[in-house]
Amino acid sequence: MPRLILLRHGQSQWNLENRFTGWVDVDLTAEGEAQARRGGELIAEAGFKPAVMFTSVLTRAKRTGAIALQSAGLKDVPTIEDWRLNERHYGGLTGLDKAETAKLHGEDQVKVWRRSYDVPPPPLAPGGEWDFTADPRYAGQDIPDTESLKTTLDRVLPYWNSAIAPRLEAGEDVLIAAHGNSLRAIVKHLFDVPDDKIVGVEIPTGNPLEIDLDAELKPVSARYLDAGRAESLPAIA
Ligand SMILES: O=C(O)[C@@H](CO)OP(=O)(O)O
Repeated sequence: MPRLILLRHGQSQWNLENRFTGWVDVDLTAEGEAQARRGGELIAEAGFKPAVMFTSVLTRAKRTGAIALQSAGLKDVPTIEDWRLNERHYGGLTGLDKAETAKLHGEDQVKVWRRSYDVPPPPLAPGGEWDFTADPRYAGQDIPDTESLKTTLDRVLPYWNSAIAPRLEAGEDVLIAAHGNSLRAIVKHLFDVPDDKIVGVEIPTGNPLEIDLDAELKPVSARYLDAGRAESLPAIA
């Protein structure tokens, strides 16, 4: 039975500063590094030995995965990076303070932008500080200027199907070190979460989420390895 572990990056500098981050390449805080190390210890305690780690092209996810593997005694596990595991693109909200944005637009509107399934934030204006079109990591790619969770899933799912699922179907265990919303997209797909219920799914930083899968890659059981920092999980059908 293949095992999958989803690991959201540890606390980032902008998690701490409460700013909309998306594709901005901020690093981990010292607390985030400690969360990643603790995540690795829990992975080792669970006896989890992934054949491969998938991660995004963003530093906070790559470093979290590397720190966790190192502290699990698994530093030789091969790593595959792809931008399709990036955090959802926060469009015109990128870089803004979340609390100030809520004062300006109202808590309800900000919750819709942050957690609804298919309402994207306003698009990012071209040419500004957070325009990623010239970033060599995205050369030749048709990159978005904003994303809802739905459009995030639209780019995560083909990557899941072509790169990740085949490894699990071959019976390998897999670690994915990524982001709150790229992982929510994978959880929505795996647990078949209805569009109006995904708003309630939160993934804590640095807390490995173990999902045991059957041969059809349907979840059989799931648990956060750090039970003290767990959030509720969707029901298993
Ligand atoms: O700012 C972001 O990119 C994300 C993740 O930290 O925030 P949110 O909690 O709004 O999805």
